[in-house]
Amino acid sequence: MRRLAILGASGHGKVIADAALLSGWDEVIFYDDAWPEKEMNGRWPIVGNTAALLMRILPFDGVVVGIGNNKIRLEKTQQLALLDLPVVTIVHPSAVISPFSMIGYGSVVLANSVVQVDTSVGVAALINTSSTVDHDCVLADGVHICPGAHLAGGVHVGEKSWIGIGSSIKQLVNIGANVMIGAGAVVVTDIVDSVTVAGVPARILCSEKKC
Ligand SMILES: CC(=O)SCCNC(=O)CCNC(=O)[C@H](O)C(C)(C)COP(=O)(O)OP(=O)(O)OC[C@H]1O[C@@H](n2cnc3c(N)ncnc32)[C@H](O)[C@@H]1OP(=O)(O)O
Repeated sequence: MRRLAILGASGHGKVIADAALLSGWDEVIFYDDAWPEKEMNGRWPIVGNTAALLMRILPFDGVVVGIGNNKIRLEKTQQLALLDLPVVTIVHPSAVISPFSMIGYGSVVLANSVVQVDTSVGVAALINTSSTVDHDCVLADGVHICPGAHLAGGVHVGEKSWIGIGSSIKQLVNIGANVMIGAGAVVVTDIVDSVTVAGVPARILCSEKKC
């Protein structure tokens, strides 16, 4: 009997629960700071808040952070790992991951996604439904590749960047840290840190200095 704890009782958490049960976990329990006001996440119980998780009042065999915000997900994952909790990676059984790629701890790889050969994915990354990350890509910690996004070969993505739903990134493009790529964008040039880009081809909508 293998029990998975998920921190973050959200819709995204439910997707992780579903993938976990399909990939061999027997039971899922949630933790969320909205507990005890909130007691269920869909069909799954919320059994405590972050403090209860850290105290391990209920036993569990693995833990993963189910929070969509890249910064918070990464920070919480690193905190759990520092405290020696058994942070795991969840991979949906329909995902295809090259044995010659690397996936960091606390990452989640969802249904029908593909991670190709010689690609490296950092800690607490999220490879969402039906996205593809082709050969020789480097994804830093806390990155989110949204559903249906496609990265060609040799793309680099900096820490905590968000690659929006249905976007496409040309081969060998470097995307900085804390970047937001808009839904449906086509990125054909390098993108500096901390900007939001959108459109075809993608242009800067907003930067840290001016929105
Ligand atoms: C399982 C899941 O649900 S995973 C979640 C997946 N979701 C995503 O990937 C969402 C990605 N987010 C987006 O695309 C957002 O629209 C962003 C981040 C690009 C911009 O959001 P905001 O900063 O709130 O911008 P806002 O909505 O105010 O729009 C500003 C302008 O940009 C335009 N714009 C916004 N998004 C896009 C886009 N994706 N492509 C082209 N233009 C866009 C708007 O039409 C608007 O133009 P206007 O000034 O001429 O009216």
